[in-house]
Amino acid sequence: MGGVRLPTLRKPRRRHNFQARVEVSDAPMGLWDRMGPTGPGAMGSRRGQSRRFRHGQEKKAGCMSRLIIVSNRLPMSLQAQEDGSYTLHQNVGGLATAIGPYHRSHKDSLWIGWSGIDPQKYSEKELAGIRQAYRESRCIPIFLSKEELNGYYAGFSNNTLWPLFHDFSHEAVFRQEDWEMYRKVNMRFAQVVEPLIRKGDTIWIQDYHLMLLPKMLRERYPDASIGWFLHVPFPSAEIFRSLPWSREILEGVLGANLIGFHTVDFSASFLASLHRLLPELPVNQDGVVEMPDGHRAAIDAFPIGIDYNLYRRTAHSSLARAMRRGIDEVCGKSPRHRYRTSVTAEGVAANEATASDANWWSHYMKEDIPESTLAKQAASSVGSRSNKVIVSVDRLDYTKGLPERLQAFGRMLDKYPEWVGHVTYYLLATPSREVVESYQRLKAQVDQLVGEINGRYSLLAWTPIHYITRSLSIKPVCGIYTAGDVALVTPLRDGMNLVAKEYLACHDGRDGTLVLSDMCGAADELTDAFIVNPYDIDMVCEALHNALEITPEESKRRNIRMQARLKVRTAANWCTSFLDSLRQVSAPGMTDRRLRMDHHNAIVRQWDGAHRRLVLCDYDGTLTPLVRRPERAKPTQALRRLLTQVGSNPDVDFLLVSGRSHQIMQDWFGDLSVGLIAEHGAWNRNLPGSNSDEWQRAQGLPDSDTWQKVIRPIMDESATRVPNSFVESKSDAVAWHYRMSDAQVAEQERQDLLHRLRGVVVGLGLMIMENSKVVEVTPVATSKGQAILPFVNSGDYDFMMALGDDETDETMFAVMPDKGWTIKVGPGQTKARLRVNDPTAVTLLLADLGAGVARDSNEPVASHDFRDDHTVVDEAHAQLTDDK
Ligand SMILES: O=P(O)(O)OC[C@H]1O[C@H](O[C@H]2O[C@H](CO)[C@@H](O)[C@H](O)[C@H]2O)[C@H](O)[C@@H](O)[C@@H]1O
Repeated sequence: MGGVRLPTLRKPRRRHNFQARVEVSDAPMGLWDRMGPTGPGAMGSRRGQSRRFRHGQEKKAGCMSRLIIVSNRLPMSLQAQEDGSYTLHQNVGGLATAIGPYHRSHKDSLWIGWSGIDPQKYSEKELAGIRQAYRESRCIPIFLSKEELNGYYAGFSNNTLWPLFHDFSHEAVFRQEDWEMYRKVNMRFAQVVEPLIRKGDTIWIQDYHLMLLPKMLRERYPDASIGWFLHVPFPSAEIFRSLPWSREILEGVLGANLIGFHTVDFSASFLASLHRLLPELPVNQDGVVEMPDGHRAAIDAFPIGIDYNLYRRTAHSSLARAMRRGIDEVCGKSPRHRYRTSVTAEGVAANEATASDANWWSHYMKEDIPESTLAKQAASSVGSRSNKVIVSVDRLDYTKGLPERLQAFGRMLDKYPEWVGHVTYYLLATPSREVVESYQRLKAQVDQLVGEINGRYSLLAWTPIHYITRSLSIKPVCGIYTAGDVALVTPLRDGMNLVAKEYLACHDGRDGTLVLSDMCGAADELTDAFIVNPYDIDMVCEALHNALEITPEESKRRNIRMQARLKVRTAANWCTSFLDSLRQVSAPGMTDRRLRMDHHNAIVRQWDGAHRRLVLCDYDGTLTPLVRRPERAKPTQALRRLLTQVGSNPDVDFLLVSGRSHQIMQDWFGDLSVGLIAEHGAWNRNLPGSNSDEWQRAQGLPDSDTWQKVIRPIMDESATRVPNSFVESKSDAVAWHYRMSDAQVAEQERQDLLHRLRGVVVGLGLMIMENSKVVEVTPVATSKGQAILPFVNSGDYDFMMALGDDETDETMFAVMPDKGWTIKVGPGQTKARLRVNDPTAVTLLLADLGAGVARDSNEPVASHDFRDDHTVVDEAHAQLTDDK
């Protein structure tokens, strides 16, 4: 990824001097203007200010909640250039890639983390310059000494927690000094974060390096909204409790309001550890821990995704394509042409050189090494078998299962010699933690295995394994992915494993076959891969052989649904889901019946297995956030695409069930393949079983002109009395809206209006409905529940789901059968089984279901990026604080 050049950040002739930059780069920082100095001593100087913020001086600023991200590493590193200047480069690690785009696009977010810089090498003045440089990207660097890094990072994080959490207890080192340093450095982080916190901020702490930080912040900010996410597995209670400081670690994490893992299994392991180690803590039926200080800690799974479009785009870059062509040629997949190919650290340069004899490959093998048995076997099948490429991309880490994988590959060549000469394995293994002895041992073992296999099976013009131990940038990596007929992703333990997802994203033609370990989070989602136990060498060997033999049709069939889901479950949507849930669990009453990942998975599973599906979905407040002016709640293009995708499948009946007028429903949704129920059931169009395209008015309704003559003047009176309130007329309803009015004035008038209306509605066959900042009069016979009843009772569906946010939607929940899913959006009493925070969660759920039916439609699924919609949600939150 390219660096962000800082024009003001020039390296002076003298050592490092950032003075000039500080002077000219004092750009306005918006919400973060008050960001202060960090590092030792910073807290003392900022503490007074932090207190002032807490005691009411916080900026109202639309009250948009600010986000403070805290992670071990910052998403950007400072790099010296040859010309003496410095640039800030985005890091390419999973975390920077996942949250970086969110951070960059949300000006109200701030990122705090270790800079990677040794403070001893710089003067105070220089460090101030570095801070300023980071400040431009809303980052606050923390400087750690060698001693701190040794104990906290290399020691406790990487030598204790890392192996333990990956079920490698035998590699784990338990040292009191490391633990103490870990605690001390977590405290250092707390001291940097604390002074920046203002009321209403959200703090999102990342990963196993900072497990004590949530509690440290909670002690000082009892009302803060704190989230913590673990990017690696959480081990079983049996393994976890072997850690001498396991209770302190659990208590540290429990300072958060939301504790997130990649999978439901990891959250279950965490809960099991809680029961075992802290049995005194009550966990309620919603899986929420009631903490003695009064805050609640919810536990849930949020499977991380990738930036799907980035990988898809990069796979088509010229560099990636050249890499692929080069690999194809080297592996004999392009027999008519020969490319001169060289792989460099930067990538690959491939030039079409000489057109070669199509039989070049077979001649070479037949004639030059006739006495080799292997060569004979290989040569005999040349021409009848097309050549294949296997790829894998990993950090050289003992959790990745490289030796086991190599053994499986070697066994396959042994057992199925027809592959000799016909399959080439591109093994990219980037060295990591090279100073740690276990990593050195692993490197030696992998080197040896590669050497043994290459030595044993190589032919003159064929080498079984191309072993690359350099760090390649994203373009050549995508070239390798696209060249791979099969990706071999077999970690012994992994939190998620993004390589599996990146590989599939690069194969948008739906070819490419994945052999995937069932010991990583990705296996929960990528269920159409060849799933293997990575310790079972025979199983991996067979899966690899089968994956190489797969027909294009079978490969495509397996990939369609996985690809579709990857497009929906992106890194951006992962961020939004986590933050949305954090907002939900931090609000009073919102944890009750919260829709967790296990519910989500059950809904998806039932949807995938169903033959006919019915979705009954309210509009305002459910699919789109409530806004001040009704006409501004128009659906976005992304939402219209989503409704089209879900609704156009022949096995899905999607009904929009709204209180909106049928004219508006026609304008906004008339061209989509969804059924429409308007004005709380008084009107409908395009319902299942109907053979007319016309709007239908419900039977037996009183004459609207007659009763509106009575009701409208009563409501108009209220609109006249209350500034900024207004009356909305529909064909069979009239509504008085007061969202934009002064709350007290509106409330008095509301009481008065209700009183006046009660006197007349009964005689006219009408009723009063109270809704979100609206009083509405409709015919008695109409309700959403009545309108959906024929479909709910039809017996036609083996999947039913109703979603809504207000009182009128409760009538739908009331008639839904027990086996149906009912989901309430937002706070308040409800008959629904489950609750989500806001429309974001609904759109994400529907997008996931839409991806599930992609298989049936056989059409590529449109990529869903709801970020625009989420911005609207943020704005709506800002507008509607305490306003619902
Ligand atoms: O059944 P729904 O689809 O939820 O529609 C219910 C009412 O929605 C509209 O009013 C509500 O949304 C407005 C826009 O966000 C907001 O300004 C208003 O305060 C809400 O009550 C619509 O104007 C009504 O006619 C619908 O009955």
